[in-house]
Amino acid sequence: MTAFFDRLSERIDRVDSVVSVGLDADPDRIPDFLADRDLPRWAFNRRIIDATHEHAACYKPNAAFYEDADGWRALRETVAYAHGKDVPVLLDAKRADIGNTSRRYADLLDVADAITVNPYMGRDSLDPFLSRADAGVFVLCRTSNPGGADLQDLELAAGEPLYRRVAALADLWNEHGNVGLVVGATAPAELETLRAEVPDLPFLVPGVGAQGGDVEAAVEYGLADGVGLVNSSRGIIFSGEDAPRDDPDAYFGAAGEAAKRLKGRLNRHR
Ligand SMILES: O=c1ccn([C@@H]2O[C@H](COP(=O)(O)O)[C@@H](O)[C@H]2O)c(=O)[nH]1
Repeated sequence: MTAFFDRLSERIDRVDSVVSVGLDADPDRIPDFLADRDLPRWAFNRRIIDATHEHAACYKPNAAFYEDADGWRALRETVAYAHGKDVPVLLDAKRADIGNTSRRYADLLDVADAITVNPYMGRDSLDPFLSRADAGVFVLCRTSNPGGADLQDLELAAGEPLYRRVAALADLWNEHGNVGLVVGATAPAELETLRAEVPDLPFLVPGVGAQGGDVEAAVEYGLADGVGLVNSSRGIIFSGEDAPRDDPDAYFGAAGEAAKRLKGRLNRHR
């Protein structure tokens, strides 16, 4: 099977886009006109995918919005539909545990093409993911949230911040060419440092849109040889909330426009 980053690279070229559309289908924000459907989150994602796939390099559902019985069904339908449109799916699950448990978590890669993982428990906790040579494994490195600095910026004895050590380790762990890093657009200086440190690792850069991150830095430093992803979730999928409540086409049309607009903004800096 073709390696994840080769598939992603082909997709980026085909749609001329590095946009990752975040499918954070928050049940509290699914519009009323879909509420009575079987699996409203799936009905919602299907319309979002219809509206955005021409601009999407990837879809990134966050597992937090699917961790219940109906949610997992909705997620599986969503992934199958995205694949039907030839768009890879990155599950933002931030997993890892002792090896025996991680082996089961890595089964998520039977569903999605790539996953985010938490490096805090070290190499053996990531092995079951890293050994899936066909799948993408994005290691949390310098996250976009305000508290990202609390631990990740801590300096080790040699004065090196922890996030840089994580990046160096992830580079070592990249034996199958399937590793990327998660680096937030809200940390542009760290993005620049990391790009110099690990020039070959593609980044998933969340935090543009609702979190107000730096779009230019996201593109300038997020891509390795043209490959990488810049994610927006709420800023795309809920952009139709100002549309008339009884007009589904306007609602989802707004999501399509938001994805297209982000693609245009990113492409100006590629
Ligand atoms: O550092 C990180 C890691 C993951 N995320 C996730 O990305 C999306 C961002 O959503 P927006 O609506 O575009 O803010 C969401 O799923 C986060 O959990 C992140 O933001 N930062």
